[in-house]
Amino acid sequence: MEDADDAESPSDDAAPTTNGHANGITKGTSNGTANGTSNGSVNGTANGVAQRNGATYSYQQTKSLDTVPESEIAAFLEKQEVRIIDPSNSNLRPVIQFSQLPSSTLLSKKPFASFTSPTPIQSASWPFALSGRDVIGIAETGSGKTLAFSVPCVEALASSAKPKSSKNGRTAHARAVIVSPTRELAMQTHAAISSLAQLVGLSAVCLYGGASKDDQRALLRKNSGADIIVATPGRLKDFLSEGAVSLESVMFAVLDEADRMLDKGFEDDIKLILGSCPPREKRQTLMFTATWPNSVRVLAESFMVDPVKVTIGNRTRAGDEDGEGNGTVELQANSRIEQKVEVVDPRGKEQRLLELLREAQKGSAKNDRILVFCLYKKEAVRVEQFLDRRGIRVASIHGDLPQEKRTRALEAFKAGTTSVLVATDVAARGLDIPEVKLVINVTFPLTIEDYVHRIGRTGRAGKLGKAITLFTEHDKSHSGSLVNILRAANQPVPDELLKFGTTVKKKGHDSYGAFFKDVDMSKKGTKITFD
Ligand SMILES: Nc1ncnc2c1ncn2[C@@H]1O[C@H](COP(=O)(O)OP(=O)(O)OP(=O)(O)O)[C@@H](O)[C@H]1O
Repeated sequence: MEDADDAESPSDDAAPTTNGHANGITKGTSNGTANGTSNGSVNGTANGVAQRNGATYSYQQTKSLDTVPESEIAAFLEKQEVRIIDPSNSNLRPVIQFSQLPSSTLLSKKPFASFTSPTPIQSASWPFALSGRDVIGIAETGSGKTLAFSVPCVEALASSAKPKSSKNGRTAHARAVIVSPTRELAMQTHAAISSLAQLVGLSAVCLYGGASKDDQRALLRKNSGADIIVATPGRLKDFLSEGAVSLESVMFAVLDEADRMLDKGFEDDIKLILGSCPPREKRQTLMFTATWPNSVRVLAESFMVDPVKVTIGNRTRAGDEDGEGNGTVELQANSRIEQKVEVVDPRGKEQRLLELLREAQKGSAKNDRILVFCLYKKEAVRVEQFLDRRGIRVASIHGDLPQEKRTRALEAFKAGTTSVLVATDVAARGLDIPEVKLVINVTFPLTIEDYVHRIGRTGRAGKLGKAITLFTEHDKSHSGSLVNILRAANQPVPDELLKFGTTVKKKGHDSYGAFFKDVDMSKKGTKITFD
């Protein structure tokens, strides 16, 4: 069996005990002080002023937010299905409108001019993150999580005194680090945070595998070094070990796609990277994702201090309705995506794919963007060639391609030069490609979480989307978890799928990341076997 292909190679490149809740805000039992301060070793005083690693956070809930009637806040939390578990009982209100944010150097530059209001994850997590609190943010794909962590990150750096030089000889001392599982996602996040950072005169550098180290080293040495580093773990580790980067001054650390970063494939890298930052009491740590399997919860919290958990969507497990449960977050697909599952003969998959593409790109829809997911690199090559020979304008992105080709394929897809992109799971998480109308799964991914992320490449930022999954007998071990996802999103469950069974296998930390695969061209992949 061939290797699956999902993220960058590492070498390449407690839930709080809750005691009740009001209006979606569940209070914890820890001894926190009011108004955005946390307990533990973070120095907190009233009104969201906290000190961590020399940074002063001074989030003040604005008068305009103070005066919003409680009923309006409650209605917002209920409608948007916001749940906040805060061990410090801070009672910070969600920021429903941009105008309710405090004025600051960054926010006065109106970085959100093109948006009408914050998304629910931004509304609910900003007050805590801007107060210096550690935050776990869980919200559906395409719901604006990048800005949810980028704004507090840039704000934290902008409001703290910049060291005279963030460069010390040949070492760039970053003050914020954002870790991403794939190169393309790191680049995308870098572009997003750079535009915010520039507004306040900060710099951001992207470090990822498969590209020239010399060029990246030069960027680190340019100007005053890098305030913010966005990186894939392998390349960041390389720069750390050669002394080109130091994370000793980091005050803000983010794990984007946090469950992926904490699974077996990346766990050691993350321990090393966060271990190179100041201790957790002295830095602020944020973790964001759309999927939060139980298997990573305890590990995540070992890197954080009293994290506030903000969850969007009705993800309460039966028996956990009162917030007294164990912090379980149910897996949920974006509800604006129409999901269709076709049970097919494995031998007929490619032909069916072709029919689906021709159907979807009929008439005025001929240039509609369609993302086709395969599991294996060789499968992606084969499917691309199959479609190309049949006259489909297609490109591909997978771990066997040199980075420039990956980048070019993605750019061509974004620009509309090619309307079909065949991808492995390197493109499953985080990528924000405008107007992807349809996602087709030719081979089911290794985990149900990956399914949620794959289909989440469509239906972003409030838009509708569609996903079609070709399901075969080889995928039957996923039938139970897929049935649950479909039912939770009110999607039809075909009888042929039900025939494969509805049992869901319990996932441990080991099995979640067990299929992590190396996509570094210079390294040999490890064989995996499936049942
Ligand atoms: N307040 C907002 N109003 C409207 N659109 C927004 C807002 N904030 C962000 N967006 C847009 O929503 C899109 C999706 O955002 P983003 O990529 O951050 O999603 P995400 O939640 O990180 O998704 P994923 O789970 O797939 O990584 C982006 O194009 C972004 O510009």
